[in-house]
Amino acid sequence: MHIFTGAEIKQIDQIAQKSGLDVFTLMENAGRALFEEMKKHIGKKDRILIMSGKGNNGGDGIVLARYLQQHGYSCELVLPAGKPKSETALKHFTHYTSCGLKVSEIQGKYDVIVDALLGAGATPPLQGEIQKVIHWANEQHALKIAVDLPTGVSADEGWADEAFQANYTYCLHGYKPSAFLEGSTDYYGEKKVLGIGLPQESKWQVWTEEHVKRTFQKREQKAHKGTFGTGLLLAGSDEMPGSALLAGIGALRSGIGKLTIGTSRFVAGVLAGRIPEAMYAHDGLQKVVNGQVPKGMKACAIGPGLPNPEEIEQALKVLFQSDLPLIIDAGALQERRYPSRKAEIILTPHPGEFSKMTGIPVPDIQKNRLYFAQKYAQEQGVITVLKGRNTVIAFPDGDLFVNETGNAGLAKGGTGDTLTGMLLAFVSAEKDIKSAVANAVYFHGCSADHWGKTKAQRGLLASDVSELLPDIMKSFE
Ligand SMILES: NC(=O)C1=CN([C@@H]2O[C@H](COP(=O)(O)OP(=O)(O)OC[C@H]3O[C@@H](n4cnc5c(N)ncnc54)[C@H](O)[C@@H]3O)[C@@H](O)[C@H]2O)[C@H](O)CC1
Ligand SMILES: [K+]
Repeated sequence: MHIFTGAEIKQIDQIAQKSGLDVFTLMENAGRALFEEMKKHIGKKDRILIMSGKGNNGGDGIVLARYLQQHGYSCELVLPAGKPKSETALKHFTHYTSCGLKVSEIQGKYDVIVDALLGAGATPPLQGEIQKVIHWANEQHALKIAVDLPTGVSADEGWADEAFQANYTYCLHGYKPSAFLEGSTDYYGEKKVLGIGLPQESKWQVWTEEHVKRTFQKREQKAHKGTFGTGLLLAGSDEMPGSALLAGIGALRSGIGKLTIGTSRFVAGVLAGRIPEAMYAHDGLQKVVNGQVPKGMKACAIGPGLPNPEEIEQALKVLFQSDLPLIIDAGALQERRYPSRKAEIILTPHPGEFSKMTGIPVPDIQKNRLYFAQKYAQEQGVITVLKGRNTVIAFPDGDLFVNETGNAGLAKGGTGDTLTGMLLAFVSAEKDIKSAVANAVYFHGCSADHWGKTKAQRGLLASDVSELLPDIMKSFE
């Protein structure tokens, strides 16, 4: 499931045109695909309204109206902004009328309302007739279907004034970024991608169940505890001992072979009874500062529950020189430049931390989080896991995954620590770093979704996320 910006779609259309696949054909394909999909949700007795705009999104609506009427559905086409302006939509409109099909006026009640007013080429806020008709449509009790994206939503940014409140949005060829951004995602309703005959893929995609099934490795039966490597977790302080506990359990429940927790003597004392499976490096952070990185480690996570920025900075200087993949979280996330090194650096900020790291205000980040995560990942050469609803995982080579699992139950202190522990385990054990990171994020969200099936989201604890992991991972093994 790929994600394309409005500009990319335009470019793809131009390439298609040059290679002989004209927009008229793409529009025909779009209308037919919409018809095939819609048939699953409508009946012949339903009164269907199709609202078409003047651009190509409107053209898709015109083709859909033809298919519906020619197959015996009760469908009326309206053009609230007037006749098509786009050359291709106008051609399809001419074909529509030459088939003896009519244009109607909005009148009475409808069972189904289709929004083909504006698509990827429009810039909100809405104006004129379009604004009025969207306001009217939102007040109707009908099944609401948007073509490509809900009118009033921008393709690439997460904001909207008043937009079409869809039950379903059928995205053509691929998703647009706004399908995953606060301020617009809720207008989409349930979303689905429909193919229209274009071959292009994107470096941005949704990390789906299929990806996890394809990449999540079965635990080898001949494995021993050394097979998966030892993870070093530098976390927890006398004031925040719980962070080390949550991250440690997250790592162990995710299958880490051996875990060394570098923490204060006091925290190690508290944790020893709760996580007897781990080894402890007393004053581990200080030891790293002094150049004593425990030997034989496969990866290192640093940050949860660490309060002292100077000490962290010194420890990072030492760790950057090691060949360990590094997961940097919470207290260790600051504005800094990252060195180029062989092993990966994975940062796991929430929007507030990302704002601290970049100086970009949180609302701007949220409006455009795919873009900003990718920009940061590429400029700094680090894997950026920008957390929150629809976590974005951006890689230095431009690849980007959006994770859709998880719910508001995760909006609670400690769940980030759990994820850091999970990442430490997955990065230590899995061969491919991209799927290791994405699968950890996916399973973290799945735990919350599993909990939400039978229990109130608000009652979820970070420790529950870890506890549910074995059940979740079982279905992928
Ligand atoms: N490759 C594909 O995915 C294809 C998708 N198709 C469809 O085409 C649209 C994009 O079409 P485009 O003509 O570029 O733009 P729109 O239809 O979204 O709108 C242009 C139209 O809207 C007016 N307008 C712009 N902003 C506003 C506003 N704020 N208020 C009111 N009116 C506005 C503008 O003046 C123009 O008249 C894509 O989404 C798909 O649905 C193709 O069918 C095939 C290839
Ligand atoms: K639309």
